[in-house]
Amino acid sequence: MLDQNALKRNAAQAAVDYVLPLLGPDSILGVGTGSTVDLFIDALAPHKQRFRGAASSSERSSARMAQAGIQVFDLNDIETMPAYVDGADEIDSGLNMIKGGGGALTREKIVASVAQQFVCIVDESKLVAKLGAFPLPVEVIPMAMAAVARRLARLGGEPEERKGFVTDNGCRILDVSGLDIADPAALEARINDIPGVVTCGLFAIAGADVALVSGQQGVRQLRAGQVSQ
Ligand SMILES: O=C[C@H](O)[C@H](O)[C@H](O)COP(=O)(O)O
Repeated sequence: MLDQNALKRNAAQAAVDYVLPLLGPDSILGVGTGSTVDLFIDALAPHKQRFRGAASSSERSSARMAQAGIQVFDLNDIETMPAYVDGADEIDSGLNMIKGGGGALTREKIVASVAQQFVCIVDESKLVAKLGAFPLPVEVIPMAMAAVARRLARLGGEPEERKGFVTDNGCRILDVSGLDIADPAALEARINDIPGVVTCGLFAIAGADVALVSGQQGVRQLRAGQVSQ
């Protein structure tokens, strides 16, 4: 019986196998944040001669890549990337996701938007029928915390400040429980429209293109609306 860390490691290795054929000597790869991505960076490092470098979604991943000898580029110097690889806190069969458990959601959404495809790597515990058991992270400009919290409560959520946490952008996080996420893209747009919200952790307007889901039987590849072994 594989434990969760072994499952994450298998997903990370599957992502390396998936992205390497997409990369050439001039390619920049988008890299996300989190414990699964840490394992992806470790598995990617031995292949660093096969591509030019990476764009990172957090100080944490940048530091890990620099230590592994993978060159990290400023996103402003990159026009496009063949792929962006990242984990998720929850993902559904439509490849809509909740992200931001590690607080990197905004930079993740930005870096992902520059890539041609989003490759999501998860262990099977993250695959859900409906999003929302995991509290939705919302990044907020500090002066707007109370105002945004009131608006989120009016949407049916129970926002709680992530105490003592400051994002890489100098902002704060509200973790919102109790939301009914019937239409992830509509709710994403609605929350992102609240003044003071930087972005919310729903990735549904632009979800993943492919998910590599690691389970006891191996790694399954999921595409939106279609499952294959
Ligand atoms: O802000 C963090 C990210 O959205 C992560 O991708 C997400 O929290 C999943 O992280 P992990 O791989 O550690 O479960």
